[in-house]
Amino acid sequence: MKNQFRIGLIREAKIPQDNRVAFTPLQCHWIQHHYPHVQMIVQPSPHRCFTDAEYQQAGITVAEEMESCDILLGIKEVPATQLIPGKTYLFFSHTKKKQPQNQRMLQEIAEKKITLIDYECLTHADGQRMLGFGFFAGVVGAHNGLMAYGNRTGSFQFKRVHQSHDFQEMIAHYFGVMLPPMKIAVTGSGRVTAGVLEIMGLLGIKYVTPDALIMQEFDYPVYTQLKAGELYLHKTDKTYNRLDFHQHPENYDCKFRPFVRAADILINGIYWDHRIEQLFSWDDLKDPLFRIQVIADITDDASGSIPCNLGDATIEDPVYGVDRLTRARTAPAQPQSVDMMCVGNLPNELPRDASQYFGDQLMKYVFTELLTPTTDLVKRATIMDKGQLTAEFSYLQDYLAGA
Ligand SMILES: NC(=O)c1ccc[n+]([C@@H]2O[C@H](COP(=O)([O-])OP(=O)(O)OC[C@H]3O[C@@H](n4cnc5c(N)ncnc54)[C@H](O)[C@@H]3O)[C@@H](O)[C@H]2O)c1
Repeated sequence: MKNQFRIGLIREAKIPQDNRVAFTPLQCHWIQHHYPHVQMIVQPSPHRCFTDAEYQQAGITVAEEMESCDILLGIKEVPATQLIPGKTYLFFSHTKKKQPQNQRMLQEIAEKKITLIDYECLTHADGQRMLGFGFFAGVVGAHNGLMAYGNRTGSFQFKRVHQSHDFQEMIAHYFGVMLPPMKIAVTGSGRVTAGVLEIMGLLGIKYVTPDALIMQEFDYPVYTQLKAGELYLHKTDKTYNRLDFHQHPENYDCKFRPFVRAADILINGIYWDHRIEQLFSWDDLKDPLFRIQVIADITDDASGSIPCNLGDATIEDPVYGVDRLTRARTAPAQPQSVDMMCVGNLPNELPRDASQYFGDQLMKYVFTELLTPTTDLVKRATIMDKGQLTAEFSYLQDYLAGA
């Protein structure tokens, strides 16, 4: 280990500018205190959810110059022109699936002999991702889904999340809210769903089994959780095997259909890819007994697990309607429509907490590995090493070459 190790928190420059950051002022302070040979340097930003002054008050250097840093931490892709030659960067590069919009950036990374470590590729031994913003996507998505239901039915009102300073302030507004009887189906089992369940708990919404949600009515609000094991069944042997499902989801049928006639709200947090059967079909939406009035599609793939996801709404205006018969986009709260809450950057509504959560995970699983000469964990997540694709990512060669 060298004497002074400098970590730079770069300004988010991709437009629109992201307001999240890898470490909060308090976390930076903690790092400098516990690792005296580490210095944190923060590039000034008018968009970050923590102000430059907050970092300065925590004793952290705020400086434009990032050249002296050993590693640079961002969140979103770095515009090609702003990449500093020879540096080591960590951010979500969105290049591992050969995303066309980031091809030029990867070429610039190669030309500038940069080392790129992608947060998304930092995984535990079983392949589970170490880092993500899913928890607060779940928190915000569940809140917004319930808010849409309250607005639609006129039965209760929620404040917008981004009007609160942080999570603590947001949940303070739950005090005194009287929720009507309603049945909520929550799907998934990862970070997003953990965030959704946090909101269910904070609002005192009671858990019931999947069967009870289908078979019974309640005079208080209830939810059930449908993990992949409750949602999918092998087409032939009618069982669920997690590993086999992950490898061959096309061999599984989806069992969600009874819930379209039972639930008032669907909060969707599953992992999905195009081989996995949709939760229901457009034909189900035409069913006169289709009961779901609001879908908070946190998974959020256009025409993905939810057929009537017609694309992203925005944080400013997060809900639109979809006519169940004509499939047309409508204003929210129309009798013939289902209301859709589909927003792709939900954690940005609660950026201070989302950043702290991210920094906690980064600290817990990755930080010390970044200070030592390359470890296996970091190697596996390194897409480019001093401008050369690593063996693990050599399949990106044609993409890098411009194909
Ligand atoms: N709308 C938003 O702002 C937002 C923000 C974050 C995440 N998301 C999306 O929400 C979804 C869930 O995210 P998460 O953070 O909960 O993910 P996660 O990685 O925490 O959990 C994913 C879950 O899916 C399972 N899984 C993993 N690989 C799988 C495979 N190949 N096939 C089937 N299941 C698999 C895992 O066992 C895990 O339980 C993702 O599609 C993600 O892109 C949306």
